[in-house]
Amino acid sequence: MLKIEALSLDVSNGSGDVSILKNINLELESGKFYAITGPNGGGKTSLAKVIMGIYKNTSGKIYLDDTDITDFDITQRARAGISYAFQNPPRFKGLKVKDLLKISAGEKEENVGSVYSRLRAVGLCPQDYLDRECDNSLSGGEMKRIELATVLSRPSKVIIYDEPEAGVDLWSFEKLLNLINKYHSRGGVITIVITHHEKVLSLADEIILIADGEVKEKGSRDKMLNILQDDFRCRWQQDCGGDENELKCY
Ligand SMILES: Nc1ncnc2c1ncn2[C@@H]1O[C@H](COP(=O)(O)OP(=O)(O)OP(=O)(O)O)[C@@H](O)[C@H]1O
Repeated sequence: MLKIEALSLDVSNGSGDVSILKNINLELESGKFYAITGPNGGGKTSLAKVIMGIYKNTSGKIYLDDTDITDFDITQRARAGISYAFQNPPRFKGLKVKDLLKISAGEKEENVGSVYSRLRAVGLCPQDYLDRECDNSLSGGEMKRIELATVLSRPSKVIIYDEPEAGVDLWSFEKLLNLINKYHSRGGVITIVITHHEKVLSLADEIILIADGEVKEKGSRDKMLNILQDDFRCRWQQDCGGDENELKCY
């Protein structure tokens, strides 16, 4: 279980502190598939980065299977079994794709067979990519796929995928989503997908709506899909000057 207790995140923006996450409380169970959704700027990626240890929370606690990991750094959290696939994967100039895959799988020796199969699984031809550098010469969608291959190559207790749909063509996204789901179906992992995509929402056991740095609603997929429809329709109407009193709006 991943337990998040009274978590908050404040950041300094030059003219003072801004509250990005406010009193987040979540209990995420092993074996369940969670989708986190909500409007742009709501705090989804910030929450993922706090869980991964990229941002240090201002207050609150994080527990993984009863171990308090609040003070763990990124490396310790990765060793504890938390993986994060970035919304915009970082580039590593000078590092070849095959070396990134080898390092992420913790392989000491080069295992060409496993590198080949991991690249094929994300729809990339190994011979075209093995010796490419993980720099800006790779397109956004190519880098997302390579990152997915690295994340799926190691055992994890928690995997956070941050907008896996971003920059990936529709047909390929369907395949990548199948891959994410297949990995999840092996059991024992908490899958968290930050998404704006209906197809991902339809796969989730539970959906969490985050807006304005707060968990506004959470619950089963069916309950949440109705709430989300109202929420986004309401936002749209507000933006366009419609009557926001008609629908529930966060
Ligand atoms: N380091 C930072 N300094 C200042 N503001 C930040 C920082 N990181 C995030 N924010 C702000 O916090 C808010 C939440 O950002 P976050 O990226 O978590 O949103 P999100 O829900 O993931 O949005 P999106 O759906 O657009 O990806 C935004 O208003 C963002 O500008």
